[in-house]
Amino acid sequence: MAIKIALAGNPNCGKTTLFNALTGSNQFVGNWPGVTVEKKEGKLKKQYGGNGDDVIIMDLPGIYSLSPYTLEEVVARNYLIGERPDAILNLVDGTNIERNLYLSTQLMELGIPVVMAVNMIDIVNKNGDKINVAKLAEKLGCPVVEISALKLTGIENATKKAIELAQKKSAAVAVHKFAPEVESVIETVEKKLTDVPEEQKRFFAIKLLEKDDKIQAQMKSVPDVSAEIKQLETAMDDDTESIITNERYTYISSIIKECYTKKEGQKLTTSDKIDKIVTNRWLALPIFAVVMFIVYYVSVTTVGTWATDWANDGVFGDGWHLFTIGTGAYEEAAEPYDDAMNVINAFVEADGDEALAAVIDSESEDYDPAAAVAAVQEFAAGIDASATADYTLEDEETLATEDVTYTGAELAEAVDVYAADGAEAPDPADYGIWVPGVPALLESGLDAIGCADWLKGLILDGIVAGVGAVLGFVPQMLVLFIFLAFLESCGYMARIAFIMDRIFRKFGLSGKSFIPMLIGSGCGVPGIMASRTIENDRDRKMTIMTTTFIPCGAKLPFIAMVAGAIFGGAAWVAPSAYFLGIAAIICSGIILKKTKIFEGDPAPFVMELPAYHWPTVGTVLRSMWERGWSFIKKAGTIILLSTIVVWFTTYFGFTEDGFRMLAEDEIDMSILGKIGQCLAWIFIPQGFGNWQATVASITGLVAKENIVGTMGILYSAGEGSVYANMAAHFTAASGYAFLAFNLLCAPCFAAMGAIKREMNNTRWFWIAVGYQCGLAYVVSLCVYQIGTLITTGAFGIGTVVAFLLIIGFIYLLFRPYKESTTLKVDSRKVA
Ligand SMILES: Nc1nc2c(ncn2[C@@H]2O[C@H](COP(=O)(O)OP(=O)(O)OP(=O)(O)O)[C@@H](O)[C@H]2O)c(=O)[nH]1
Ligand SMILES: [Mg+2]
Repeated sequence: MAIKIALAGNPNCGKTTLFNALTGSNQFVGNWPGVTVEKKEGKLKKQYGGNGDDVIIMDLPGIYSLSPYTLEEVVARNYLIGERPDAILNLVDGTNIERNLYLSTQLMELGIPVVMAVNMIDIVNKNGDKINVAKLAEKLGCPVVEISALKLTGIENATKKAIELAQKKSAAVAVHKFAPEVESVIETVEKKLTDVPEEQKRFFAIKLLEKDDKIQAQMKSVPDVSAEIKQLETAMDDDTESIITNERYTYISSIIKECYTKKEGQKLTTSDKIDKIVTNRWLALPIFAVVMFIVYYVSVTTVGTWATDWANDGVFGDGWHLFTIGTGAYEEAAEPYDDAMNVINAFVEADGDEALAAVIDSESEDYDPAAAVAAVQEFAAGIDASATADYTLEDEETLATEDVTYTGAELAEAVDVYAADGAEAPDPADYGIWVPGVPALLESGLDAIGCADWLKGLILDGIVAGVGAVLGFVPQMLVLFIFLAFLESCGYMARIAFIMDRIFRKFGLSGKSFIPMLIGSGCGVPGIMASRTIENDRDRKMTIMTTTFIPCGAKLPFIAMVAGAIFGGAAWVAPSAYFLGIAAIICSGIILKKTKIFEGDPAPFVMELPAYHWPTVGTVLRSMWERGWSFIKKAGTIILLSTIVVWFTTYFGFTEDGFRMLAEDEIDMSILGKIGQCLAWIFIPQGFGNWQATVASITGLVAKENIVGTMGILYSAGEGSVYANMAAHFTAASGYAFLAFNLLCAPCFAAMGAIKREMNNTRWFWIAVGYQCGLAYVVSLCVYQIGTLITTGAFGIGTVVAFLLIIGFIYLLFRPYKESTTLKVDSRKVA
């Protein structure tokens, strides 16, 4: 049978880092306590002593002690007690050894072989502190090794020892002894434990004395130990739990003096200095706002746009110049030609000569450039230099129009340019190495093999337009993920939770609620799972309900799309979505906390702030890639499937002559169009009561990336680009209302599944989803109505409703809150 080795230790001591190294997995690592909330299993790599399937490593959530308070601590303890691994590799944070040993003294009592690995030895050495491992091993009665999980030093030694002990099955025997009167009571209780194996007796005896009811529930028979508890409590004038906690600390301080020497005369560490500024009462929030603004600004507006433009217009558009060599020269040549064409078209249109128009139509099948030049020269010769022609210019991207008047003199110049270019638009391939875009390549390929029209439509208008629109945002997303990975692994995220605690506390939420939200800015599913670290059940439920308000990575493409298409790429849109999410969370916190179901004090916030450290490039890139890859995988599966369904239901429908494929200008008769039209009235108060936006919101429930894919298909029909068509369908107010609705409404199916799992209750699941959709509906209604009032001055019933809703909202926010006068603090947790 395979040997099971569990990694146990305090939160943030590096268990997952070690787990990844030992098994080659890619589990998420972050620099704050409570990253791992579920146990994970992996096979030990050969180089560390594994051999195929014979050694299994378990990564567990971090725990401070074997008395669990939160869900993820229960996971770890149940595994250790219930499933009993063959050995425990107890990871200890070398920079915080005294506190970490508290758990170690308990692990030693479980009767399972224990090897202690003092981790972060690289930092200990850098700080100049000294740990005497030999002495520590002797005092604790178990092998102790020094390792650095990050730098990969000493880890094969640790696994070798653990495997050895597991094979020998030599259980750790706690060598530490408490005060004699405590020991004698423990001994009496041990004698009463008849059906417990010898090596586990001490653990169960102590747990019984500590009145741990969860353990009692797991025992076959529970002896009555109230007399012993009473005896100990009277003798030492304290409750048994505190007595035992004290005994452990007394023991730890007795050994720590001999085993650990801190370097003399240490002043403030760099971390402390940074924290003085970053967590400063006045500076903390502005700094946080600036950091988040930069993150979103860079990922969506600057680097991100550049990369996304390349992906959208190049890879999934016409094509691009390799290394952009030649782009400048091409544009210089293309621009005068386009201008010349505009002038010539203006005069030809004004003249109304259809035969001439046909001759210069470069798209026609029998186009002859030489004939076109001759015809245009002849035409221009008959036009006076002072003649004028009116023309309407249309911007290809935005469809914005501009009226201009050209003169005959300009026409003469234009004809020269036209003749010089040989009546043909400059070919980008002449200016550099031109790489055609995917649609262009596919189109010529499909034409060559004589592909059926409907299949060509499916591939080009369905799959490439939909999946391509989504994949086009991958570069942008990777930039965002690099930033998040960096902030997470350097330690700043932990500070944010600390900063936000000061604010959240005022609204009855704990700062711990903020961690799920930060994780949620990558993906909502782990964000919702991270709520397990919140011990108070009401706070946990409330956090689950509100976490997905934060824009996750999948909502980013859609935010960028709205910003680009409707707001001309304005820089404020993306950060504003982030702050809208936070505002929704805070307001929900305040409002819900004042309702009967959620009232009560927030749980005290205890979280240590880990020291800052530079993350390795590998960690950041790995984390970026993990998240990015899951996005790409989704594009290849769920989104691919959805785009096919959306394409089919868009281009097929029932017409007067039965069910058939539709032309581009008929898609309002499509199946999807009909469904959208049936439901679109719902969003009339929000200003986007058109079927396209309605359908996009619905497909967004499958996966938020779908919104972009669906818009890509629905708005690519007809003239102009997708962005241009969107711009024509939305005003600023309705565009932002659309953004707000899809940002706040129920998340994707995967996240709804996570809500269902974590709530573990159908009624609560519906409360959560209902609340999210309701809030989204109200907020987007107010955005549209008030936005329209401001931009156009239009006032109607909708505006009145919006004002009433806002008044109601303000009332809910500010109605008095019965603050309880007693603060229930669990002293064990704070200690
Ligand atoms: N310098 C240094 N940093 C380390 C070492 N081991 C882990 N870290 C860092 O410590 C932080 C926490 O690592 P994790 O592996 O997530 O810790 P964990 O024990 O799994 O934490 P929880 O899942 O919250 O219990 C990360 O930022 C790691 O990069 C080490 O040996 N040296
Ligand atoms: Mg972990």
